[in-house]
Formats: sequence, C-alpha cells, structure tokens
Amino acid sequence: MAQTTVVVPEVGMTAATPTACPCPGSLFPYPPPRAGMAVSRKCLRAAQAELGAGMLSGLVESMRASSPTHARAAAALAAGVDDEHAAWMARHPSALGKFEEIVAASKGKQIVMFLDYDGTLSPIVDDPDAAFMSETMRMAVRSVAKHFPTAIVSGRCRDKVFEFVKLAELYYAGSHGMDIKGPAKSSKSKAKGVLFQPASEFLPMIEEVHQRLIEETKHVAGAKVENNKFCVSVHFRCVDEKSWGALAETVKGVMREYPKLRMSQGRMVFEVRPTIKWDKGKALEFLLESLGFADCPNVLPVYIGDDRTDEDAFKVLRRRGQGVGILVSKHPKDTSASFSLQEPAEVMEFLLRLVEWKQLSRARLRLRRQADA
Ligand SMILES: O=P(O)(O)OC[C@H]1O[C@H](O[C@H]2O[C@H](CO)[C@@H](O)[C@H](O)[C@H]2O)[C@H](O)[C@@H](O)[C@@H]1O
Repeated sequence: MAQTTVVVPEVGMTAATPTACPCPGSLFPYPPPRAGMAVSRKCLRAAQAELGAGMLSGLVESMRASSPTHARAAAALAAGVDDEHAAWMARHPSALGKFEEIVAASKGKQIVMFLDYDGTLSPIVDDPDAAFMSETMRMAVRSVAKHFPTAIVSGRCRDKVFEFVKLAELYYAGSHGMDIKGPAKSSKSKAKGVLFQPASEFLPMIEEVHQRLIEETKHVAGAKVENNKFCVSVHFRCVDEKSWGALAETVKGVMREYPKLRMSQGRMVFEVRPTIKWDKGKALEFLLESLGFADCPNVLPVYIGDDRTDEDAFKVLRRRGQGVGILVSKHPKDTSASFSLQEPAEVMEFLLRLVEWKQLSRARLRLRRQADA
C-alpha cells in the first residue's frame, strides 16, 4: 500500500495510510502491581533521601517556583525575557497555529483524546471545590467525545472529577491514573465498564495519612487537605508565604512515617501518593491498550495538560514516537510536550476546531462517495 508520510517537526511522528489495526482489544492488559512488590528498596531509599536533610529549603524554593507571581517576577528580572519566550514558543509552537499539521498527521489514524482537568478544562481558582468548567467547555468536550474516544486524566479523585465534568460517555482516570473507569455499560465503546485500580492496597494508608495531614496542618491558616482516594493533596495557594516553610516541614514530618508514600509538587499543591510505578503516562498506555491500540501504528493519542504530573504522559508519547503532547501554559516551562496552548479558552478553541475538521472531513467523504456512485 502506498504510504503518505507527514512529518511534524518537534513531534517526530509519521502518518501512514490506514492498514487494518492488528491489535486485539485487551481490557486488562497489565497485572495490577502489588504494593509490597512495587516498593523496592531503591524506591524506599529514594523516598527517604527525597525527604532528607536539606530538602526543606529546596521545597520552599520549589513552592515559590510554582507560584505564578513569583515565576513571573523572576522571569521579569531576567534579561531577554521576550527572547526566552520566543525561543520557547519556537520549540513548543501553539497547537492552534500548527493545527493543520496536527490533523494532517492523523491521516489514516484514530485520534484518541486525553484531557487533564484542572488548569486545562477549568481555570485555576483558589478553592479546589469551586473549580467548575464552563457549560461551553462541557459542550466542546461532549462534541469531541462523539468523534474520538476521550479520557479525562486527573490528579483528583475520579468521582469528584466526574461531578465536575458530568459526561458519562468519557473514560476517567482519577488519582493520577490510579483509578480508571470506562464509560457506562450502555456505551458502544470497546472498553466499556473497564475498571483498573492498581493502588487499591494503599487505600487504608491513604485514609490514615489524610487524617494525619488534616490534624497536623490545622494550625497553618489557609492550608487545605484534599482526599483524592488513592492520593492526598495539601494545598498552599491560600497560605501566607511566611508559613510555607512551616507547612513544608509539617508535611515532610508526616511523610517520614510513611516510606511507602511519596510526595510530589503540582501547582501550589503537595501531592502525596503511593510509590508504585504508576502515573498518568501509564494510565495513557493502559487506556490505549484497553481500546485495542497496543503497539498499533494507526492511532494518534493527543494529550493536553498543564501540570508537572502530565509530563509523565508527554514522556510516554515521546518514547513511543507517536502522538501529540500539548502543554497548557502562558509561561516557558521545562516540558516534554511538543506544542503549547496558553489557557483553557485556547484548549476549548482547539477542541472545537478538531470537531469542525472531523465533521468537514466526513462531509467531504460522503460527497466523494456519492460522486463515485
Ligand atoms: O491533574 P489535575 O486534574 O490537574 O489535578 C491536579 C490538582 O488539581 C487541583 O488543584 C489545582 O487546581 C485547584 C483549583 O483550580 C487550585 O486551587 C490548586 O492550587 C491547583 O493545584 C486539585 O484540587 C488537586 O487535588 C489535584 O491534585
């Protein structure tokens, strides 16, 4: 079969004309990692070292870096800010500007959409319980899901992210991918009803650490502890910067008692989760496999996210040499994503353009068939 090859700069992927996908649709491709087995000595040592001496000042520095005001101020101090931004944009061009190249690369392939929630579909707000997505964004996601299998991949607990998104036809991977569920049984989807929870052994420990963190951080005004089922978030967006050191010290102190848990940092939030080798990147691979696209050249995963935890998924796309990683950010950031979008409003525009493009391609195909008949 003749091959049409499209190379998208920065993405390094090629699009070929369709061949029948040979991949069987396996619903449970990975044996769930057992907690005890997954926590190797190396992991334990790394977790302990991570929380060891000297970590605190590093932590506070990193808390500062995750604050947009600080990041901007620091950037403004640096000379040649505009040049730096332009250079970053050249490396991670706007997915809207490169839209035609992106869709051209999907020729003969099934697009599968992966969407982070906070900061991607909803704007970042002070109160995590009030991070609602707009009705227009919901309509855009619903329309996208009519054309392409679509998954929400979030650090939040799956039930909570579902409450925000409210679309039963989607796949949901909550708790940073540790709680995956396919669409309801009535759906026509290949992976309907799929459920995967690789960290279920950690539930009692997570519940315990959640309670401990509430208790230990209650003296820090503005700190908020959120139970995300298989992980816990400690928010410091509303904590006075003078108390960041105290908060970091407190969380670090609790973490020392739980070597099977690790801590990472998102946007003004500490995220506590099991040390198992599972993240948003693994969730992406699991979902692709569940959909029947394991080792399949005829798929184009598109992942859009704004957070450090989304980098695991961007890295997977890079490693596979397949797919489109899009970072949502107004500011230059280290990222493995190929493209960028500035904010949720641009994400919505990108989704709507995808829908429009798909509808147009279908209409063109119909017309061509009618003309040939
Ligand atoms: O993977 P995500 O869907 O991006 O979830 C990551 C964290 O998102 C939420 O926190 C972030 O958004 C909040 C609401 O805008 C904001 O107040 C907070 O500062 C951000 O870090 C969520 O509340 C966390 O539990 C997730 O881990």
